[in-house]
Amino acid sequence: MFIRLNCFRIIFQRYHSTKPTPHQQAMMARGLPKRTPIEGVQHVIAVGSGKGGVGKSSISVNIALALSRLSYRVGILDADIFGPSIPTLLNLRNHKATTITKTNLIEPLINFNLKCMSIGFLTKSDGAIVWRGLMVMQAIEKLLRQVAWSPLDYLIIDLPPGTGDVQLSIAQLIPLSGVIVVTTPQELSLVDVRKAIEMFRLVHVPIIGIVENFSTYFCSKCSHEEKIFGENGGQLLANEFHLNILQSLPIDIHFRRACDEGRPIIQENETMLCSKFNNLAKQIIEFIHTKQTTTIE
Ligand SMILES: Nc1ncnc2c1ncn2[C@@H]1O[C@H](COP(=O)(O)OP(=O)(O)OP(=O)(O)O)[C@@H](O)[C@H]1O
Repeated sequence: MFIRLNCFRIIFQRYHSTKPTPHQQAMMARGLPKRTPIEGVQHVIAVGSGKGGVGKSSISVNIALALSRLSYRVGILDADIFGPSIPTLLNLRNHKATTITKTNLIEPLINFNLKCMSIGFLTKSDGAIVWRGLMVMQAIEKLLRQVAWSPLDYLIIDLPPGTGDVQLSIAQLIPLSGVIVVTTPQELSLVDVRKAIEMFRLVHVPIIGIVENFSTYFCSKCSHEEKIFGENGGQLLANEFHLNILQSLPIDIHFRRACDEGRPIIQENETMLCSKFNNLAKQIIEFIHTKQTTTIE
């Protein structure tokens, strides 16, 4: 399995300098390992971006809660081994996953009605994790397969930044119903996010659409609007790859504060961000429904 993933990775890295030839594409198709679903989990949605710090984790948590508020059974997996944020965002910092089921699976922690798992719940302290690639892959496999996720309608996976081993492995190990790509309007972000979109396309992961975060800022004193990270970046990306912008989220001080305090902002009903996350959940459901209908026909 790891040899096949490695071959694929080398070919993908070459892709960044030159597009794959038909021969390389055929090799990649042959090299794809068979994806095995996670038992008892109906849909897996990844939230990714080539870029770090664009809001993937904060957005993942609120998508998960929005789906849960629609009465779906939802879990969230923090796939960021080196910088897990989900424990903080879900107010589970310093909590550990210590219960093992009769079938030898790790019980996920539960907060806000979400089943949650993160490497942060399995390691001893907040200290830095210094692991080589193979250990990271083993940890990812464990988080996917050895956690008592079942039964779930949706598992949201918060991907780490970049287009490396973890993203590729997840895309190759399990069938993903779709991925939400997060970017900021800034060119610096777009460069990395383009690579992520290309990677998802190469491994045949359906892209649900783009969320543009930090799209604008309104001064809390005078309501003056400033486009701090630039303008139309998300739309340019969407046009380039024929994707939809699902939502544009402003820089919001309450959102930032809520994240730090482990309070998902979606709980604050009647706010603009709350309705944006509710709409995002509906867009995900619609995407999956449309995909299923087209597959059946
Ligand atoms: N729309 C927003 N308004 C204000 N602050 C935000 C917004 N979105 C995210 N943040 C803040 O930006 C920071 C980065 O967000 P987050 O950790 O979710 O990004 P990330 O892409 O998951 O980062 P990493 O790549 O490091 O995992 C956090 O402090 C978060 O609270």
